[in-house]
Amino acid sequence: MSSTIREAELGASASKVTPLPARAAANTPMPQDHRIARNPGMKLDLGFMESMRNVNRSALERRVASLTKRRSIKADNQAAWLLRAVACMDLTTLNSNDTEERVRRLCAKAINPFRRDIVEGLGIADEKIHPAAVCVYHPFVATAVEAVRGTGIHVAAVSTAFPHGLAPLSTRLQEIEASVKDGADEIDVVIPRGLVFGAKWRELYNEIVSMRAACGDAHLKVILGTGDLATLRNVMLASMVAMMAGADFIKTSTGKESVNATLPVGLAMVRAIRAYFEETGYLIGFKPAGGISTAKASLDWLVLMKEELGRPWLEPDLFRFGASSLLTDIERQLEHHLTGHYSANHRHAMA
Ligand SMILES: O=C[C@H](O)COP(=O)(O)O
Repeated sequence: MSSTIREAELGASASKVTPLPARAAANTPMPQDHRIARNPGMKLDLGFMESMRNVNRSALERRVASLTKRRSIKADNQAAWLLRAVACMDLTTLNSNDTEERVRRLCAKAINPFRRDIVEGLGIADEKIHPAAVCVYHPFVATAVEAVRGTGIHVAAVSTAFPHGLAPLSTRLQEIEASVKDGADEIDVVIPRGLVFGAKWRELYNEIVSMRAACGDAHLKVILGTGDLATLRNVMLASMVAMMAGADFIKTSTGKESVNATLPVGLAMVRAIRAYFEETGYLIGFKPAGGISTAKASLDWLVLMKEELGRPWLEPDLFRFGASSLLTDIERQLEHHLTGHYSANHRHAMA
């Protein structure tokens, strides 16, 4: 399988650039060809947020059901989409028993994600397909940076008292600065969910603005902890505050809530991304994370992104999976693809 086949299947190329409009008109089509200008954020606009308050859960659920039912990935193209899922992955270890050795093994897996026979069978030896980043706790940043040096793989750190964000702001900012100093070029921060419950939007906005400043050149992913937020309205409003405060990505979950990434909640967030683009002209990335562990689930998410936001959101600068075990299932399915032994379920799911 060649890159050409992959690109043809995924849709028009997103790699070449045209400048974004300074400010897009409402209902502007999402760009299909773009340069990622970093989101500078904007003033907290409570009036604009007010317009986002009405979220229709059943409409979102219907849309998700129709997208996943009528998915049009043909069997021959399954491998291409699965490789795209790998390229858009933050390969993660966030466990209480993480060690430097475990992080080195994770990095080795990121550098060589597939067994040699799979690489040769798919004809991708020259393509250097690997996860976009590894994602670790702060104490392991330096180890990960050393392990992936020269590979193009980013190092993301979950800083700010992950997973709950319940430490003084000064402590959380120091953790970001320490992660950046150790070489992390992506920082995944969590919001204190209580600020959402109390509708303390200004305080949440100010906190994220300080986090963005502490990141410097490192990209900022803001984790909302959507499973904790109780309503889709809260999810929409928190998404909007994070983007207004300068988030490069908004991310669903820590993987530690009782409910993690779900498609209807993800759809609400991508609609918020669309609304922010229409208001500002800036493109924000999206990272569903937590509980995404099957190849089939990864395809559902990719289809959602392509249908709702378009081709640029199949690129790692605008889309990531946060996942600890997804790569294992994708590898298994690619192996089955080569041997022609897809499980009946999987074949059905991908038909
Ligand atoms: O941010 C990433 C998540 O913590 C990963 O969650 P997972 O272990 O359920 O894949």
